[in-house]
Amino acid sequence: MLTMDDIVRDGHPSLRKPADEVPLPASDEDKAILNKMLEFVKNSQNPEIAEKFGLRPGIGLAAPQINVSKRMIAVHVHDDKGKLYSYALFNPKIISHSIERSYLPSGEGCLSVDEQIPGFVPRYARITVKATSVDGDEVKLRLKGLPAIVFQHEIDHLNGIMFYDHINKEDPFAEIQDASPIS
Ligand SMILES: O=CN(O)C[C@@H](CC1CCCC1)C(=O)N1NCCC[C@H]1C(=O)Nc1ccccn1
Ligand code: NI
Repeated sequence: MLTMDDIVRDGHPSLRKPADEVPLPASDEDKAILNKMLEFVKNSQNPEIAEKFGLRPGIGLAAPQINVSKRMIAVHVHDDKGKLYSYALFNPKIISHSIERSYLPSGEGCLSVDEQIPGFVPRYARITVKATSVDGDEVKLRLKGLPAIVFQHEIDHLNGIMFYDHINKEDPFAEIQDASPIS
């Protein structure tokens, strides 16, 4: 199973390298890695397992964070209505997005960043994502709220972008145009 020892930290080159498309159909190795990533995110949300293995809770993970420069992400998160979004995806792509933006009022963190970096991270309020599931199915997801935020954070990782790159350097908590906070 993946643990925090497998997660590279800020400064590691793989976090700033654009990740490579995964050739489809995916190899057994790539499928195994992606399944391990989803397992990690689920484990990190299980108090007993997280405690036992010292896992920092996460709601998403991108392959560059485990030093695999491939376009693979895992997400396991509930929206504000309690709907579960649990996905292990190859080559996710944002194919459209709202003009309206949103952000987490508490800011964002990252399992690859050990210190807190305060500030609002502007995201699109709604996105449409196309990807291929770990089982090889084409998926098209229309996302809003926290799931939309998580997917944007993870897809940023595939492009070598860190959450704090989006924070206003002059005023980290400056009002964001056309934005609403996610409850
Ligand atoms: O690339 C992937 N990562 O770096 C794991 C990150 C991904 C999230 C950060 C903001 C959006 C996606 C992660 O899950 N965290 N970051 C470190 C702190 C803990 C945790 C977190 O934000 N948890 C959370 C947030 C809102 C509601 C419930 N839980
Ligand atoms: Ni992250």
